[in-house]
Amino acid sequence: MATTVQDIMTSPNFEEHFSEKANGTAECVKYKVPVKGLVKGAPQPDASSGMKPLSHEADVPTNIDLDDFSNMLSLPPEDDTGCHEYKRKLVSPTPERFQELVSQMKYRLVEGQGEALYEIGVEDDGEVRGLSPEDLQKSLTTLSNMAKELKAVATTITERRGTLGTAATVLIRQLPYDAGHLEIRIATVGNVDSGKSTLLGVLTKGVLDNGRGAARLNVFRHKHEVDSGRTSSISQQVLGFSSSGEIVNYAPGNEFHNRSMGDIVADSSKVLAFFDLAGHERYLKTTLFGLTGHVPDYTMLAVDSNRGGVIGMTREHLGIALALKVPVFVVVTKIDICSEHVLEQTTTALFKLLKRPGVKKLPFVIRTPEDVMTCVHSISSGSIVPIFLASCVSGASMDLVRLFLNHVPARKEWAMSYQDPARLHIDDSFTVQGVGTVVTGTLLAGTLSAGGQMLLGPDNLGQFKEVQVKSVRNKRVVVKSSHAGQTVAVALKSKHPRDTLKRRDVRKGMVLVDRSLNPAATFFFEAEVLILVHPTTMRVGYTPVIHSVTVRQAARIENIEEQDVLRTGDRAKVTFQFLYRPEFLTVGSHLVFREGRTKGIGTITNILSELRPRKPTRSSQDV
Ligand SMILES: Nc1nc2c(ncn2[C@@H]2O[C@H](COP(=O)(O)OP(=O)(O)OP(=O)(O)O)[C@@H](O)[C@H]2O)c(=O)[nH]1
Repeated sequence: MATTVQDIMTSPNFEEHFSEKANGTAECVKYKVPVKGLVKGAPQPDASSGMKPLSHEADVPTNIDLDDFSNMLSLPPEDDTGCHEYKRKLVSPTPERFQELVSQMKYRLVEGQGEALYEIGVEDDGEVRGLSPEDLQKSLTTLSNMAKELKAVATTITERRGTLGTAATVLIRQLPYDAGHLEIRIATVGNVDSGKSTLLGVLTKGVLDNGRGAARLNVFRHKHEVDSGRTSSISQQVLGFSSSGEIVNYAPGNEFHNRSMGDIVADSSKVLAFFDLAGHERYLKTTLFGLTGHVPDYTMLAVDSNRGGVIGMTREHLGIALALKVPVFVVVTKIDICSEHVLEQTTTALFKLLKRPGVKKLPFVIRTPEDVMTCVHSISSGSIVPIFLASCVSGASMDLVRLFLNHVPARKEWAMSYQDPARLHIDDSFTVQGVGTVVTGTLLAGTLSAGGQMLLGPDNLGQFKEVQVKSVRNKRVVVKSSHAGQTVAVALKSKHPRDTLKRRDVRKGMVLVDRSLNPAATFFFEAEVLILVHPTTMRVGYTPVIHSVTVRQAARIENIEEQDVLRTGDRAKVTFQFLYRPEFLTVGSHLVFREGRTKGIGTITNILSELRPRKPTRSSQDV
């Protein structure tokens, strides 16, 4: 059953706050658990004497300036593109009008890759007017009938009060199998011990944490990670939602906690794929690779509320996500053990960082389901950063995080590239017994089908090889085809029977592309770069490691246009030469380089298609 605003707001457990003396010293804010769907192992809040309920508003430290967000409470005007549609009312349309409405819904579903949000009772300019109960009911019935025509389901998710009555937000989602599923990839970043793995454990297993690392055990991949409690590799977790918006991983009162990834995906209309990236500086290269190579749709930044500031790798991770133009949302964790004063310091530092001139984001603290829906409408623009004040132990705000994940929209550009030639960027390769060579990666354009003939490369000489796609799997489920925006595992064989394809023929950074793309590799490319930090000056000859999608290789600066040196804050058009082998690049791709304290970002502007390295022109060094 779908959750409405009233359900949540009238829940006896919803965000009641209690204050108590912690360890006889600091004043603590303790949150009761909104326990929906969080059953097994959920510690019950301690309602010992001396606790007194606070209002829901106390969720946010009182000194946080919310003026900036007041205008966010009305909806932004309707956009002709995208998957959000506003309708004043849908009462008894004529058959012709009904067919028009169905066509329009089809368009919105295509834009949203199988899902759309309808705002009923809302004007095109975003004004929430609302409807009488009868008109709202009739409009919802019409909407439901429209959805049925398209083999989709309409579910009311929130209601808001307008000037003339009640307005409703309705999710239209296609059923699994007909349209495959919508996949949204989320990179999970944050400083070491900020609670990333725990957050994923709680979200995907439906079991609360005990504050001593119980929930993260579900997401660790290697034994040494379990032993040290520290993530070192990129592990993937999925959270599936059904067409009516229910979580597929688990259900309240049911023991679904150990459902396999394949089962979850097969039953889902929408799949959130999380990449848990390491927080420790030692693993920054892996984290960088996760952020560039896995092409996330969103970044979830975990910030430990107890640190009283934004510390360690948090800035670094946020900076990279913003440089790659990936929208960010923040989960401030561990508020169950955080004093009000420290929480205030942490959020203030976070706000300051997000509002800095170079960042210019609008932080928006999420306190209600309506706030979630407001953010869902605006998040794709990248200008707003939703912030959840949460706890994996008490469960505070976890329902709001789930609601947000359920409705967070797909990136528009994926749907727009379905018809383009297929292009898969390879991030890993395996030898699977009985299957042969399997590559994994993200499809950045087109549709990839089993049986298709493709080109794989470039090899060290910049050549591409003809291969055949034996099978395609998406999250361990065999599929006939997969489309842009999805992560897939593809079994390959060489097109020529005498030439076997070995795993050693494949490396990270290669691509699998449609033959019509006529791909070419290059040693040289031009990029517009911005130097974020460099301790001294950078000249021709400087050789950082370039990360662009799955390519990761040292490249030497060959030329800096109209400048001799680059310093912190400089922008310039730079020509790079890869050091070891030519790579396949695309114009418009983002790149990141980081070397010691040096950090730079950029966009590839020109591919010079040179297959031979040039001799270094000058042996100048970075001074
Ligand atoms: N009290 C409390 N403890 C939490 C919460 N979230 C996480 N923890 C604890 O914080 C510790 C660190 O959590 P992790 O999930 O391992 O942190 P991480 O960010 O994934 O760490 P790395 O993988 O090393 O980057 C564990 O002991 C968790 O039990 C929370 O909301 N409240």
